[in-house]
Amino acid sequence: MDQSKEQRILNFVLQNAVRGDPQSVVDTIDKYCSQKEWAMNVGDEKGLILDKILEEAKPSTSLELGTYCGYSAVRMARLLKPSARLLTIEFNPKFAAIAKQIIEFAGVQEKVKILEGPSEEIIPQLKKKHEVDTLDFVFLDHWKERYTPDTILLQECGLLRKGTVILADNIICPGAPEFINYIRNNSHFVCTNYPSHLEYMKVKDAMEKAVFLG
Ligand SMILES: Cn1ncc2cc([C@H](O)c3cccc(CNC(=O)c4cc(-c5ccc(F)cc5)cc(O)c4O)c3)ccc21
Ligand SMILES: [Mg+2]
Repeated sequence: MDQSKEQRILNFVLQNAVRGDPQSVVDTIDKYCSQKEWAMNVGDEKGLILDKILEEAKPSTSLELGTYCGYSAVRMARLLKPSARLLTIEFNPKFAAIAKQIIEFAGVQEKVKILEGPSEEIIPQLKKKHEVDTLDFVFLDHWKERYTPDTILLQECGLLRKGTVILADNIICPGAPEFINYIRNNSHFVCTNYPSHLEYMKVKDAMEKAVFLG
């Protein structure tokens, strides 16, 4: 059976990156996806914006929705303090299996926990089953139409606290218009837009930061 794109990305990492070096894993995936096959990683340009916002937030507990191959999980975990944790939710078992191997190869598996299943099922389990109190940082990068319902669900589950930073990918391409309309008109959030480009392309994209006011 011929390989999937995600398996080809994994193989390229295993053959070209340095085991235990998360920066080399990030750079190797960017090299493959810019030169060989496009893939929906946040990429190097938007990745630098993610890096800066994450470093400002200095989160102890972070959540990512949409693991995919684990690129942004490795990218974030490389900047987390030793005691900090990243939970990342992936519903596609094939993606989760690839991400697990990439996260382990990068050597950040102690900081990252992949939760397999759909966000709407996993989010209500975070407090009791995954011992989360509140979240310091949330990265939205799953189905764009789920950004709004899952932001509401996070709030309903008491997972947001005053100052929680939510960062959403793909505000322009593919776009998340209902999320933008919701979050910018919600007085409980302060929003900032970060213009950028679609990963590995010249196409315009942006990320949106929304800080919860409590
Ligand atoms: C419910 N739930 N819970 C967990 C969970 C996890 C997933 C998967 O990780 C998954 C699978 C497929 C698609 C996505 C969303 N991502 C995108 O659709 C995207 C597209 C493009 C783009 C841009 C231009 C194009 F021409 C084509 C694709 C660029 C980007 O950066 C993207 O993030 C996420 C899905 C639902 C989930
Ligand atoms: Mg994305």
